Amino acid sequence: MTRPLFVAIDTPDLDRAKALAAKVRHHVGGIKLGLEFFCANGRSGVRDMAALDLPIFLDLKLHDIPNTVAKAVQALRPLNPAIITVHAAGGRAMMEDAKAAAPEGCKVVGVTVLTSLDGDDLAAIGVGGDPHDQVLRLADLAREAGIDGIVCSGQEVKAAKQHWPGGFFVVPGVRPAGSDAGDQKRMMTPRAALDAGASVLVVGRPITQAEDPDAAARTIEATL
Ligand SMILES: O=c1ccn([C@@H]2O[C@H](COP(=O)(O)O)[C@@H](O)[C@H]2O)c(=O)[nH]1
Repeated sequence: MTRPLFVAIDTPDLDRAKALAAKVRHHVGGIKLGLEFFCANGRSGVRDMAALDLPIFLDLKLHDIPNTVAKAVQALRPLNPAIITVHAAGGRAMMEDAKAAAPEGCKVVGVTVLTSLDGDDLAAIGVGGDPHDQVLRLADLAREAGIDGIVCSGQEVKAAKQHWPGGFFVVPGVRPAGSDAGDQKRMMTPRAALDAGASVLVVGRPITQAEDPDAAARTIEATL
């Protein structure tokens, strides 16, 4: 990835997505399309976005039995994504099968603990320990499964990278100082997350909801 900053284009509106991507394209290394965009626009929407000639990160966070996830990844192959996500909690076999089904050169990364969750949220779903321990546990499982890396917050990436020096680390929950957290609970600034070892920084609303998305992306890029 030449530029570490990926913009999360979370909107169901294809024209708005295209306009946002066109505005920020010179300051980002790629476009992240997630569930909101994909459920509204499907594969044809992804193809339209790919026409902008930036790497596409398909953040669909697949999580099902191994056969179903492998078939879903196979169905995404023609879109030639640069990165796709699966939930690491889906288990080793699921991650192995996702990697085997992914297109050549596509990085498969495992979501560990969503950046919108804190320790209390983990306890509420029956996961003991804090997010840090759970991220490292799932990072080990992802590495053993042979996928390329993980998604974690900036707060865990340094320790995760020490565990897995060759791993690829996607970090969302990235907020420039003073910007609105929204629903994110484990956050870091772009510069700090990069210094801690992030391979890719995912930034959505601080760019897409800004009055001037181009200026917002340029300002973040200048700190990297
Ligand atoms: O743990 C995770 C995994 C994925 N995401 C996704 O990243 C963006 C973040 O958007 P912001 O507007 O910058 O909060 C969004 O698409 C999430 O689905 C995440 O936030 N945390």
